[in-house]
Amino acid sequence: MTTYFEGYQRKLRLMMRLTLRVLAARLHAHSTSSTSMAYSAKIGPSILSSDLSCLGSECVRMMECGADYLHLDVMDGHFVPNLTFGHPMVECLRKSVGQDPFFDMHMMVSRPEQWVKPMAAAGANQYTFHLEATTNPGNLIKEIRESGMKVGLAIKPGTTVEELAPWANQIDMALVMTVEPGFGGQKFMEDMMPKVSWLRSQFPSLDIEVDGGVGPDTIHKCAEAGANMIVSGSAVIGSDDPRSVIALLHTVVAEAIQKRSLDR
Ligand SMILES: O=C(CO)[C@H](O)[C@H](O)COP(=O)(O)O
Ligand SMILES: [Fe+2]
Repeated sequence: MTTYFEGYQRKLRLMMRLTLRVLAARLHAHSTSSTSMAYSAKIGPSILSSDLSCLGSECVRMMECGADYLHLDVMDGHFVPNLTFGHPMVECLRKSVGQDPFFDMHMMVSRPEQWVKPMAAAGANQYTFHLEATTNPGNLIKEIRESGMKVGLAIKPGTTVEELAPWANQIDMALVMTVEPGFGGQKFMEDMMPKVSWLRSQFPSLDIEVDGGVGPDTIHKCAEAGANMIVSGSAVIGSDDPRSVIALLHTVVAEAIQKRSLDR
């Protein structure tokens, strides 16, 4: 016959086992969710705003000032109404700055398929094409990967984030443009931030980049929304103290990432 005391002990043991199980499940969920939040703050100056006659030394200067990567804007005068440079310049730049700096190619071109192999051969690390510029994003993603580069997918302000979503699990980085592509020094479009927030909520470990009008005055909005890769052209290059600007952008984004991980 079970005494009242034995019954009480059994119930207590059962409750303790249940509590331990719940705690273990929570710990597991926390550890897996922390690892899925693997992205970090990275600042990539856009060298479009620099003195293009000294591109090599400008790139070296940016890396010495704390840049995490370099954002190189390729424009073909067709997809956007401006013209910059192509793979021959990237090849020279790679020779000049060495293997270390990560080249994020922002391909504002009408036929992104055409430049995948030449850019890979020139030393590009990431190939970011515009969703609006291709009819077959899946094939292009495959070609970029086969060429040994990381894949970035960009959307112009008029393109919805739902159009990008089907590809998000196949890419390394999503670029939400915060100006109409084509020119540096334009005004930041704050109304693009819901796109960033939505992407962050749906794809917690994806690298999300913002590009256009980002600097000390606008970085808080980008960081709060969930962007972690920050392109900044005129605000960094045009500053007397680019090191401090890069450090500030980095700190704001890193703090937002940390806050988000604690809130989860
Ligand atoms: O892609 C771009 C323009 O199409 C540039 O990367 C961008 O404009 C950066 O310059 P800024 O920070 O001065 O706006
Ligand atoms: Fe860009």
